Amino acid sequence: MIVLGIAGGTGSGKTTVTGAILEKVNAHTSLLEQDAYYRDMPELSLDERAKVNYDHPDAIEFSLLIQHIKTLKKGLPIAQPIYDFTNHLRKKETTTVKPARILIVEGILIFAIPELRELFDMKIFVDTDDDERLLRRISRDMEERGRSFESVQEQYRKTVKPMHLEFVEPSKRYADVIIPRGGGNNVGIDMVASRLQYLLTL
Ligand SMILES: Nc1ncnc2c1ncn2[C@@H]1O[C@H](COP(=O)(O)OP(=O)(O)O)[C@@H](O)[C@H]1O
Ligand SMILES: Nc1ccn([C@@H]2O[C@H](COP(=O)(O)O)[C@@H](O)[C@H]2O)c(=O)n1
Repeated sequence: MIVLGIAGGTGSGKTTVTGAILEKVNAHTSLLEQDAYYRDMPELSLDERAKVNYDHPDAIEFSLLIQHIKTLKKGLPIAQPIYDFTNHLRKKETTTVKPARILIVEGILIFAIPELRELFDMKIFVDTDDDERLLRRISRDMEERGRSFESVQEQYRKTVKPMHLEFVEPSKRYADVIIPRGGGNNVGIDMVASRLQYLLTL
């Protein structure tokens, strides 16, 4: 199994790049999203959950993500959690992810965790300007994650930006390939897809 890590700041285009690679690679591929592994905090009220720092590594159950990658590498399926961003909670249901020739793992902090980092055969960092990422995030969070403009603004200032500078941006140094701009970068996406096709022939 080839394990590909795709990191980058929030709104950088990780999901879009992942989709573009999946379309180009002619092989069965599985996907694990770091976003699915946010810790469940049902003991907190909705207001308290809305104030949690979701951009610090402690907010994510990385031990479970690491365990799931290792299980898939052994050829066994895993039950990936499903996260509800509107209520900041895990759902009761899970998604079964089966092993495949290629495993893509996507998330803002996946290169910031040494034990996780060493599981990747190829590391891609999607590098998009901060202003563009913020504009995308405002639209995405208001349209898809049930957020108000004021809440996105406050969260960005209090936690998203400082954690990006402390954890996400420095993790770029561990990437093998940096894809500027994200989804629209067809040359970068083609190069990654070609490399994957080549690795599949070995
Ligand atoms: N190249 C692009 N141009 C315009 N909008 C984009 C582009 N890439 C992504 N988006 C939009 O920006 C938002 C965030 O993109 P996404 O791929 O989900 O980023 P990430 O997974 O890094 O948070 C989505 O609504 C997506 O449709
Ligand atoms: N309850 C939550 C959990 C996470 N977030 C934000 O999600 C961002 C990461 O997701 P991307 O798809 O943008 O990579 C991260 O920056 C968290 O702030 C949230 O808002 N609420």
